[in-house]
Amino acid sequence: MPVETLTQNKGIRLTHPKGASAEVLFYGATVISWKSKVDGDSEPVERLFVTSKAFLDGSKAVRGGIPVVFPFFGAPTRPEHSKLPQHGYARTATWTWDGQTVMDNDAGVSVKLTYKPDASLTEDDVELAYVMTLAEHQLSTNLHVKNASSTKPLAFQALLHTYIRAPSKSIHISGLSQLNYIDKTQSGAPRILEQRATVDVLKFTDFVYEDGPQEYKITWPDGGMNIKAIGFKDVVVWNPNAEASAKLSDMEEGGWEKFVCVEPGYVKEFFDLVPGQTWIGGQTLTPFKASNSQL
Ligand SMILES: O=P(O)(O)OC[C@H]1O[C@@H](O)[C@H](O)[C@@H](O)[C@@H]1O
Repeated sequence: MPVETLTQNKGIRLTHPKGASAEVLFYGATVISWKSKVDGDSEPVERLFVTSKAFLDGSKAVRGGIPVVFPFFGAPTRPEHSKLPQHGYARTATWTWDGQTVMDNDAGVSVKLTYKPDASLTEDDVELAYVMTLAEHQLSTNLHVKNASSTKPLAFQALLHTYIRAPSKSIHISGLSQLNYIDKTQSGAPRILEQRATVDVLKFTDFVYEDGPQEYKITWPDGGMNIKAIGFKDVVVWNPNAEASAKLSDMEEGGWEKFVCVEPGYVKEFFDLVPGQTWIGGQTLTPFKASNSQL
């Protein structure tokens, strides 16, 4: 079966005939695993990082995988969000799957989860859909935001908090040079011009890059990951290093050395979605071996 439910109906697992697989929890529509083969891998390799101390029982946002950040990024800044947790409600909401497989052919396997927040969370009339497509070599995750109101504009931010499994001490990210970024690690969060040709995370990094090219490449000694985004004009690079990891109760010892978060998002401003319209933001992840980085 290309799509089957996980034990205790916690989510679903997608499988591709060429060996790739992915798992998504209904809790937060959080992708918690994506395995694929690249260039002669004998077995599918895990491409995402989830800490061994992550809560996968729906009691806390998952520390790893791809949590969905919506309707705002970071701490709430607007009065209408003041009672909501950091990064909004989407990553801790229970999403629904209608049992349908949107696509199942040679190109890939695709499913859609949906979620509509109730009045206890928001006065907005918003409908969310999350479409996840597993191909032989790629994973795509697309967030659809519909303003279902016929009168009221919808203001939101959104981001895919993607934990890429990677040796963080030896990664380099390209696509960020000459962009302005907000350095959230410094008091006053200064806005700085990125002068480096490639960006590393050798120290605690929490940078919000503005208006990026929506194509980024992470490389490390024996491989890497291409990230292509749509709709998400900004991108966050986050790695807590030892310093900030110590404050994360659900981060395993040394976990920060096993991932880098490169998070396409619309976060610098709020997007104003007119009544009746739908906005889409998404990403496609393509891993590569070091010998084949031009994919
Ligand atoms: O601990 P959380 O809520 O999952 O957030 C992790 C990090 O997520 C990043 O996207 C933010 O830029 C950081 O500021 C934040 O610390």
